[in-house]
Amino acid sequence: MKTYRVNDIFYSLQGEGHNTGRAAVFVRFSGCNLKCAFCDTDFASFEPLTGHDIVERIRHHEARLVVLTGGEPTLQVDEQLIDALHEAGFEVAMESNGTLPPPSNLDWLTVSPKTKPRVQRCNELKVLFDEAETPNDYGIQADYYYLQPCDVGDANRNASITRRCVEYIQRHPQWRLSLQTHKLIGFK
Ligand SMILES: C[S@@+](CC[C@H](N)C(=O)[O-])C[C@H]1O[C@@H](n2cnc3c(N)ncnc32)[C@H](O)[C@@H]1O
Ligand SMILES: Nc1nc2[nH]cc(C(=O)O)c2c(=O)[nH]1
Ligand code: SF4
Ligand SMILES: [Mg+2]
Repeated sequence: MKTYRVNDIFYSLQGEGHNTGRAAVFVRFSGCNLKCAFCDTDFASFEPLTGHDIVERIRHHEARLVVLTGGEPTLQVDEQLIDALHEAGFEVAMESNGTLPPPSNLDWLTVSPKTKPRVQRCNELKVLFDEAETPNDYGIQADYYYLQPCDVGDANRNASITRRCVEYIQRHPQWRLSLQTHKLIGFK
């Protein structure tokens, strides 16, 4: 039986982007094909779980939104897993770096590119904003364009990055602000 390497499963609110504030179950897959210096996530450890195991672990939650993230979920998630989540009544969203083709049956795809992506279209593009660089949309078409201040782990620098991000959006209003609201409220 096929297993997926699952780092973590938790119930929270979607903290970022267009679906901010919606109750959601997160399934974090282990492993990534990039090594971003700023990455705020430890996704190394894992438990091997079948698609059936994953559904059984999340189906008792009230929310019917599941966010597949990582690590890089496109390294593992296939259409069969998404079919199983759909059969259990879930709307299926994915957070990806855009370097690999996503499964075709997702309900919502967020791409947060760090290097030239393969994906050309998504529901939301979420570019990390760091004061050192001008944000790059990599030519990706999206329904919504978000800038998210990069968390550098220092409150003063984070405040300065967020201020510059807001000023950038004021000058370039095609972008919207995405804050990591789960961090603001001390949630996962
Ligand atoms: C941990 S990544 C996993 C999904 C995928 N590998 C990706 O990078 O999009 C989930 C989200 O967190 C964002 N992220 C990672 N490190 C961050 C940081 N230090 N500050 C703000 N957002 C961060 C990513 O850009 C992405 O949108
Ligand atoms: N609450 C919450 N919302 C999130 N949205 C995207 C996340 C991620 O790490 O992919 C994330 C996360 O780690 N926590
Ligand atoms: S692509 Fe995503 S999970 Fe991978 S290292 Fe970068 S931010 Fe972290
Ligand atoms: Mg996160």
